[in-house]
Amino acid sequence: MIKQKPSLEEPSSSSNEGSVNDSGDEDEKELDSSDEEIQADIYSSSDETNDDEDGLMEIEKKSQKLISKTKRDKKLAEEDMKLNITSGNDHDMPTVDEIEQELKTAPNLDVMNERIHEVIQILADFNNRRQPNRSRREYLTILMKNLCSKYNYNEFLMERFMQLFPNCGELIEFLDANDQPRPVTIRANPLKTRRGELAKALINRGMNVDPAAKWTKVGLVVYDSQVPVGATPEYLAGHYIIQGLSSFLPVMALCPQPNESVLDMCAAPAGKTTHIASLMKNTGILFANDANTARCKAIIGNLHRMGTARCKAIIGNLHRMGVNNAVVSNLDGAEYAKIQPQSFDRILLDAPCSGTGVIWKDESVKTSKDEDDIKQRFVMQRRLLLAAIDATDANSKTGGYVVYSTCSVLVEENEAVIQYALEKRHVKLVPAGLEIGIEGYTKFRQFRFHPSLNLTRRYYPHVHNIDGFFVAKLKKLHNEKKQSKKSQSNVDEDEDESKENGNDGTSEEQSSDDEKTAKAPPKKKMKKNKKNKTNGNEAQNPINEPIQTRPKKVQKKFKGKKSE
Ligand SMILES: C[S@@+](CC[C@H](N)C(=O)[O-])C[C@H]1O[C@@H](n2cnc3c(N)ncnc32)[C@H](O)[C@@H]1O
Repeated sequence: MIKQKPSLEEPSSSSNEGSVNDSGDEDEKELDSSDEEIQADIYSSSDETNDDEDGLMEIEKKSQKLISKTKRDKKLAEEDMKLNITSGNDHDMPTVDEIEQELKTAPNLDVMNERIHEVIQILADFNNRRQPNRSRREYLTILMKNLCSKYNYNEFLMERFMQLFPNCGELIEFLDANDQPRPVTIRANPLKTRRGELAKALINRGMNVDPAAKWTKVGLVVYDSQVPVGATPEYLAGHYIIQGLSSFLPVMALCPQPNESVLDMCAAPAGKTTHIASLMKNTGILFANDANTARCKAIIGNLHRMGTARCKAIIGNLHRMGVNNAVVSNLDGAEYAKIQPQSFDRILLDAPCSGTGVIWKDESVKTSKDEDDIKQRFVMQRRLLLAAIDATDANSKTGGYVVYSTCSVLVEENEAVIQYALEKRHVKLVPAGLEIGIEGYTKFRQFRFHPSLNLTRRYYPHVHNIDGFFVAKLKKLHNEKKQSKKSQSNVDEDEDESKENGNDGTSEEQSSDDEKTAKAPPKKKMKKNKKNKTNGNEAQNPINEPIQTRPKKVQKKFKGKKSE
C-alpha cells in the first residue's frame, strides 16, 4: 500500500512532476495516476529500512520505481521527438529553384537557419527522413545555397569546403571560425631579447600577455592592451614582431642551422625571414626574395628592426629586427634554380596562395575565387616548388631540405602540389617535427596520393584556433633531375614540365593580399595533353586536375613501396 508523504518535503519546483505552482494545484492534477503513485511513494514516510515480502528493501523498491519512471519518460520524449521530426518532414521543402528565388528576393536569417538545420537533420538520417523522390544531391544543393547566403560565400568555394568537411557539424564550425578573428600573438626576437624579459616590459606598459602555446618558446598571446601593440618602444626596437602562430610552423619545420645558406623564396614582408635569421643566430647567409617590388621594401624594414631585410617591406622589417646576415632580392623565385642551382642548404617556399585559410583577414576570398584562379595558383606553386628543389643542394652536409607552406586549405594547392614534386624530382617527404597538426590527405575523394603525404600537416581555425595552414618538409635525394620520357627523347625538361603543369605562364601573380608580383617567364602555349583528359566527374569535383590522377605507371610504382 502506498502512503502519502506528509508535507514535510515539497517536490522541488524545478521538477516536472507534481510541482505545486503559485496559483494552486494545476500541475498536480496533470499527473497521471502512476506518476501520483510514484510521487507519493518517493516521499513516503515509511521506514526505509523495512524489508517486505519480495525481500526488497523499501528504498530499493522506490529506486526501481524511479528507474522505470525515467524509462517511461524517455520513451515518451523519444515519441514526441519522432512526432516533431515527422511533422517537420510533412511540410514540403521548397525546390532548389524556389530556394534560389527566395534567397534572391527576401533572404531571412531565421528561415535560412531553420532550413540549414532541417537539411542537416535529413542528411544525417537520409533514408528515414527524406521526402520521397528527392535526392541527396538536391538536399546538398539546398544546404549549399543557404550556407552561401548565410555566410556570404560564392558557390564555388562553399562546394569546396563541403567536400573538405563532409561532416556538416564540422563544416559549420569551420565557417563560423572563418568569421572570427584569431588571437593577437607576437614573436619575441631572440636576436634582441628574451621572451620573459619582453613579457615583463609589455606587462609594465599595460599589456596583458601570456606564453602563446606549449610548442613555442618565443610566442606570446596578447589578451588585451592599453597601448597599440604595433607601436610600443619594444616593437619599434625590434624586440618582437606581430605574427600569427601558424606562421611559426613552417620555420620550425625548416629548422635552419647557424652558418647555413638559406633561401626564403617568397619572403615579403619577412615575418618568417626574421624568424629564420634568429634561428641562424645571424650567421651564415640568408637570401630573402620576393617578386613584388613594394613588398620587398617591407622586408628590409623588418630585417633591420629584428636584426634581418619583401624588398622595401622586407628591408624595413629586416632593419627593425636587427637581421644582418641577409641579402634581399626582387626576382621571380623560380629564377633561383637557374642563377643558384643546387646551392642552398635549406629553402622555405611560403607560396602565394588562395588565402582560404585566412578568410577572417580578407573576406573578399569568400567571393573572389573560382576554378581558374585556383588553377593559376597551383600552376605557380608547382613551378616554384620544382625550382626550390632545383636550387637546393642534395649533398648539403647539414641540410638539403625544402619546406613548402601555404595559408590555403585546398587540396590542390597543398597535397597535390607535393604529389607533383614527388613525381618530378628525387625528393621524399620527411616528418616536419611539429607537435601539432592534422595529417595531410593520402586520399581525397577519388584521388590517391603517395602514402607519405601523411607526414604533411594541416591546420584549421576551428580545430587549432590558428589560421588555416599547410606545411610539408621535403628532403632532396639527388641533384640530378628525374628523367621523364620526353627528356630522354631530347626534349628540354623544363619546357616539358611547364607544359605538363598547364603552365599558362601567368605573367603577373596576385598574392593572397592582392599585391602584384614581378613578371614570371613568358607565356607558353599549353599543349593539349591526352593525360589531362578528365573522367566526367570533373563537374562535381573541380579538383579533378591532371596532376592528381596519377598515371597508372606511377600508381604501380608507389604500390607497396616504402617511402625512400
Ligand atoms: C604568403 S606570402 C609570403 C609571406 C612571407 N613569407 C611572410 O611570412 O612574411 C607570398 C609572397 O609570394 C610573393 N610572390 C608571388 N609570386 C612570386 C614569385 N613568382 N616569386 C617570388 N615571390 C612571389 C608575393 O609577393 C607574396 O609576398
